[in-house]
Amino acid sequence: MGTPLFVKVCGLRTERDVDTAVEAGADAIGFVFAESPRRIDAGTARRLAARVPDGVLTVGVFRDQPLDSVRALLGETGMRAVQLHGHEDLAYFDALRPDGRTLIRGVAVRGEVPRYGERGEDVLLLDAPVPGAGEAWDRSGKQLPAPGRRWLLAGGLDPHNVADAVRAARPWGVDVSSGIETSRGVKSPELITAFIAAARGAETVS
Ligand SMILES: O=C(O)c1ccccc1NCC(=O)[C@H](O)[C@H](O)COP(=O)(O)O
Repeated sequence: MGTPLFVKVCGLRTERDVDTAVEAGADAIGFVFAESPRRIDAGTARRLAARVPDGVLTVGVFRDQPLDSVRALLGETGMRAVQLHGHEDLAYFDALRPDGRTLIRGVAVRGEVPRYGERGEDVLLLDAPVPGAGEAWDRSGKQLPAPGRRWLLAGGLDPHNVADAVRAARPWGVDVSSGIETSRGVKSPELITAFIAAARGAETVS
């Protein structure tokens, strides 16, 4: 057996969905603070994050937002990780590093796949050109990160396609938002559970 697949579910907004994700075995839960139909306020995020046990990463998702407000929101809500999904540069990442949170760099793949570690990130998340749109990106002929690198595959994954995607791309982990929704921003407990089970199922195939 190899390293267990890391499974992150993103854009959760209700206690029911957080509890479902935890019970189903999610490794990380993303809370969106960027402009999005999934955006939640600090009070909601703090309340939801308080339900998440220590072993599960709570992730604040941002895109091109002022560093001071990102820092303040992370502190106020108690997030254990930060996912930066815009044009944040190395200095921006460096400024957050001393806070000790896991740093996730979300990249919209348009051409070449960026190399792991260019911003000193702990985890690289490779996503479709429009994050959270439920669209897959073309991985054919692309140089994906080397085995062993901590990178997440995202973009258009769902309970039906995640196992095949994992077997083909061999990521360290996966991330999903639209594929566990019944309509934009509305998660389905059944789809959350099915996605995590399907992703885990892919691990057993060598
Ligand atoms: O989800 C959003 O609306 C969003 C908005 C702005 C920046 C990032 C956002 N989501 C980040 C993600 O975690 C991924 O894009 C997502 O898991 C993959 O999305 P999907 O293709 O919908 O599964």
